[in-house]
Amino acid sequence: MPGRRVPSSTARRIPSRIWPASGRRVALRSSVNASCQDNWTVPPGPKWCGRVILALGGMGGMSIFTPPVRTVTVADAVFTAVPQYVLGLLARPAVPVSSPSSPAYADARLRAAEDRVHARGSDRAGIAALPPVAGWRAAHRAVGGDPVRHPCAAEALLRRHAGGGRLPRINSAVDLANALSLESGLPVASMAVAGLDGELTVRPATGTEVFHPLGSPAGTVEAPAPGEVVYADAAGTAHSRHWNWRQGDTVRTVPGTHDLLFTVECAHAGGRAEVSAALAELRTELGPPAGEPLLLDAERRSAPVSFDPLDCLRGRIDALDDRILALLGERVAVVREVARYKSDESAVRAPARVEQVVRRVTALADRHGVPAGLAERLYRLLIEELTELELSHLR
Ligand SMILES: C=C(O[C@@H]1C=C(C(=O)O)C=C[C@H]1O)C(=O)O
Repeated sequence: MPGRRVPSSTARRIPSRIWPASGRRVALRSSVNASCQDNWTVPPGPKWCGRVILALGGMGGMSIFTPPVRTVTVADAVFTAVPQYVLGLLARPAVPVSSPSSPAYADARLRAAEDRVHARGSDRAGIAALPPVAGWRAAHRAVGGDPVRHPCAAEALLRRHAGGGRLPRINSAVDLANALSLESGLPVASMAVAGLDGELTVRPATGTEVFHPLGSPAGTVEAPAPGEVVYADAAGTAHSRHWNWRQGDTVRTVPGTHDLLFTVECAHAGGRAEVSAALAELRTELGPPAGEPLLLDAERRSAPVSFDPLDCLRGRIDALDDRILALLGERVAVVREVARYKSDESAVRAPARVEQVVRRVTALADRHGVPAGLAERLYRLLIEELTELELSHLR
């Protein structure tokens, strides 16, 4: 994304000591984070100033500087092995993560999800037969993995408490992700993006990656085996083992306020709608400024994900406009049909019908939080234009 600027919200997060208030725009390629190909806006000051910021930002897990856009990619090799794989992404800047899970909704939601699984009473075989879980078992085999030793995160979660137990409560974000995972049978994860160095790729490990197990003492490292699917960043840190079986410590979600990337994945055919539904649910629960969910699949293998609140909200506006325009197109088509049943101008103009439509929509507007005046003006303009369209059919 050449020419992209660091939004002011990011600038505000940087201590004024190294990021003075007024900025000067220069093109700078990160020497630390080779994958970060953006041009950044850096503040005035000595030439080394911007490099210090980028160098600090490049220290995985210790970042004071979270670049607002992360490119997420699924490697071709993953789709070659599992063509139906879908990786759903949801960016939510500045999530207030609390522990214990409070406000209690995440805990209550997790409890309800647990109760439903208990009521269903699935044993191991029943869990393995769930379409999402069966899909993951097949996917692991397709990439040379062992789904019995390293089940997908959802299967592991379902197994852990299927007998009637409760999952440990971690914090509001993780508990919410776990609740959604139990409900959907899909792996749902929360990643702290500050722990990522540059872009994130789901790909087979080369054998050179370093993985820090969750909750392990500092300095504990594991090396994923070559070919094992991992979430890896540009610096070669693996943030997962065996696809989504375990998450790494560097991106773990801890209490505080953090930019979080939520992932929901499926490996079974037809799972796309389930991934979308889970992401929509997450977006509702997390509230604004959660971004518009994004799906990576065999057709679209890479996408930038912004953690700038303004970008997130604009992404949502664009997605809403898509839906509004699609509905508007349907309405225009129906009005064209109506025109076929009218034979003169007064029938086309139908002033009584116009007033009826305007009255109805202004009353509805209120229910949807739309100012009545806005709805009235919009509809009068729309009807005026469509009436002209109808008249043109008549002529
Ligand atoms: C579609 C009709 O005709 C015209 C277009 C209208 C609309 O867009 O809602 C309403 C009244 C007419 O001006 C109709 O008669 O229903």
